[in-house]
Amino acid sequence: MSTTSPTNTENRYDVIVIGAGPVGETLAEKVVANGLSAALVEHDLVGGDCAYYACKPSKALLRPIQIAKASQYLTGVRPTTIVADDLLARRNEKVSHYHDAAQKWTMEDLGITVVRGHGRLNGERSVEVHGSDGATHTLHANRVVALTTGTVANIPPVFEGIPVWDSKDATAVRDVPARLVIVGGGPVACEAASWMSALGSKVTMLVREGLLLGKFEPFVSDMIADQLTEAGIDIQFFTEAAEVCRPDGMDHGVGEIKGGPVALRTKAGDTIEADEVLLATGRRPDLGAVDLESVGLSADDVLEDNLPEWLYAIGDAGGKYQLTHMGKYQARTLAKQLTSVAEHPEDDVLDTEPPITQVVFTDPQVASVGLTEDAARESGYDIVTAEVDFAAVKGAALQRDNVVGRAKIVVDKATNSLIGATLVGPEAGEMLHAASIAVAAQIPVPMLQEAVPVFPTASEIWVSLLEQVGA
Ligand SMILES: Cc1cc2nc3c(=O)[nH]c(=O)nc-3n(C[C@H](O)[C@H](O)[C@H](O)COP(=O)(O)OP(=O)(O)OC[C@H]3O[C@@H](n4cnc5c(N)ncnc54)[C@H](O)[C@@H]3O)c2cc1C
Ligand SMILES: NC(=O)c1ccc[n+]([C@@H]2O[C@H](COP(=O)([O-])OP(=O)(O)OC[C@H]3O[C@@H](n4cnc5c(N)ncnc54)[C@H](O)[C@@H]3O)[C@@H](O)[C@H]2O)c1
Repeated sequence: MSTTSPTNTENRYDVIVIGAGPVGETLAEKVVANGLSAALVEHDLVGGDCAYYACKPSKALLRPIQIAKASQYLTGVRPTTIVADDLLARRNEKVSHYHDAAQKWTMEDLGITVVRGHGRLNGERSVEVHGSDGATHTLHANRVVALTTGTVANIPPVFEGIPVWDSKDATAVRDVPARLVIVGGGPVACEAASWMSALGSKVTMLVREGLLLGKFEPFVSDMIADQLTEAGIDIQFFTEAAEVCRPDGMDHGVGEIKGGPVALRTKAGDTIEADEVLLATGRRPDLGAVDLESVGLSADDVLEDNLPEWLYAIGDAGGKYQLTHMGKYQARTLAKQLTSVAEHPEDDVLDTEPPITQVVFTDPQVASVGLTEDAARESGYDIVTAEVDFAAVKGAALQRDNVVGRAKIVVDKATNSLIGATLVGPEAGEMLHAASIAVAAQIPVPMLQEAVPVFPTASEIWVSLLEQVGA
């Protein structure tokens, strides 16, 4: 265990970061690059959930599935199929077989001190680390302590104490259950339904509300539900588990089936039997084990942004976003504050609010930036919207035979600039950044019309969208 660097016998660092996910790593990297010292404390794998149990493995699984699906909708190509063992091998390779040595070296090469162990606060600017070897060390921060501890899964009360899967198991799947019930209809549920079905599970989704991906424009739900249904997934809306029984449940390890069959009785009184259940019911900041109470604080103080000047919580732990790129943005912003020329830059607040960008890697992909129509109206904007089907635009229609896609923009009448966009389509994630730039820079519609999309690309959707809202 590396608790001290050779030049730092007092365990004193300018910045102490608890949690070595992408957000903690980015913060440590940026402050060290600007001349401060940083310790990065991690009790599991350096790289965080994102690298081993969330973004990276899920996208490693989904990309070949997307290519296989494209091959089924392109005449001139023989449809290709998924080979489950090869797909799992690809996932294993992309997560470095769940070893983090290379990632730890990368951090150390940058000049960051990586400290293996569980970190908790034990006073102002003070962090106690319980190492896996049983030793305890105290680290002292000259400037700030940052909590970048990520999230834990929400467990609905009816599943308390019953061993079932959460998203970690689904991304690390080793045993493919023949019958899988997924509870939830958000990004985890929709993405995991796609890869588990492709791996051979017969998937049933229990969705409490009437929509999939309910945080996006309402048209998204129908498009994704149609595609998941076509893949053989049974989606049951307005349903949730009222009773769960798994007599021989046992935790055999991450990604392994956790015992014998599970019987679920729904609120409507139906009984469903499955070989595994995946809870995709949201996640909450992992703040329970950092001992905020030791410095007179609680998790509510984090969520209400009521922290002393020496303590920050960013990334998923901060409760504002649960997206890697948004957390990394916060880390870059905080690093800039900490390394600016101001005498006490930590007195500044993280007050910049970029538009939120997100891509859900279903097929078609769902990409969004900024506000939906409903959210814009609720925020008091006077808006105009435009929508277009990919099939109606020559460049986009060439993506696949019978292409499935739709785009929508939300324009603020006062500034005549975009405040939101949603793109659903085969490669929509790669198309999003044009919309993100338009929203972030508040580019007026007439100026956007001067950026001429190439024929025949899917970006030609912009011509139609902007004509609809143009003066
Ligand atoms: C299945 C799934 C797929 C996702 N896909 C995407 C995607 O495609 N794109 C996207 O933008 N977002 C995605 N997300 C969300 C994304 O994973 C998170 O937003 C991201 O991981 C947040 O990064 P973080 O650094 O804040 O936390 P994490 O990546 O969760 O890292 C936190 C780290 O802190 C460590 N830690 C916690 N407590 C302590 C402690 N007390 N002491 C020491 N170490 C500690 C943990 O072990 C962990 O390594 C996905 C989430 C899930 C569940
Ligand atoms: N590609 C991506 O960007 C990506 C992929 C996966 C996850 N994520 C992020 O990770 C986080 C977690 O994702 P998620 O899909 O688990 O969360 P979510 O909050 O987006 O969705 C949770 C779903 O579970 C349902 N639910 C909640 N409690 C329930 C209960 N007690 N019983 C039945 N249903 C219940 C909700 O109605 C919703 O459908 C999100 O913030 C998400 O944006 C992002």
